[in-house]
Amino acid sequence: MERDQRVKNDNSWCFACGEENPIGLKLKMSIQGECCTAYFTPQKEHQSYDGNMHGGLISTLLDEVMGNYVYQVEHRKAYTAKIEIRFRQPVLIGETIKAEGKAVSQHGRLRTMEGKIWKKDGTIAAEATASMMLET
Ligand SMILES: CCCCCCCC(=O)SCCNC(=O)CCNC(=O)[C@H](O)C(C)(C)COP(=O)(O)OP(=O)(O)OC[C@H]1O[C@@H](n2cnc3c(N)ncnc32)[C@H](O)[C@@H]1OP(=O)(O)O
Repeated sequence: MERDQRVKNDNSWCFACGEENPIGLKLKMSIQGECCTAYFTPQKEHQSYDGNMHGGLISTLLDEVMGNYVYQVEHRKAYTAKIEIRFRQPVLIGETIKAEGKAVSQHGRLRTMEGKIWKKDGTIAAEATASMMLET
């Protein structure tokens, strides 16, 4: 697939992890064991219903740690082709959560990934599976 060359290397404006995006989440990623990990503490501007983090942003965190795993480990861009998320518990505004993404299997250019959002007490707030396609 042809990608627009003008934006090809502009990851610093990624909404989730870009350092230069003024309205981005500025997630800091690290590879810990077999996972890509990021911590996030939602603020009031990240809420849905009063006091709860927005589910779309929880999805963004999960998408990012899964995609970033491929980027950091394989040094290649992977595009989310499909993602399924189960929201198990609300994430509260002000509560620090841990997001983890890892690879489960691969078939050609397609990677099957798993993501989890952990609360401090060790319970899972949300989990995801995704199919991610490596760029040609
Ligand atoms: C460091 C920063 C990390 C950032 C992480 C964030 C990740 C993101 O959010 S990416 C943004 C959101 N995603 C996108 O914009 C992707 C939009 N979609 C696309 O670009 C394309 O559809 C794309 C790349 C997924 C696949 O296109 P393309 O590379 O042309 O592959 P395509 O020819 O459609 O399919 C190739 C094969 O894979 C299969 N395939 C495609 N999608 C799927 C899927 N979801 N599940 C199973 N198989 C699939 C096809 O059936 C095909 O198989 P076959 O060759 O046997 O017919």
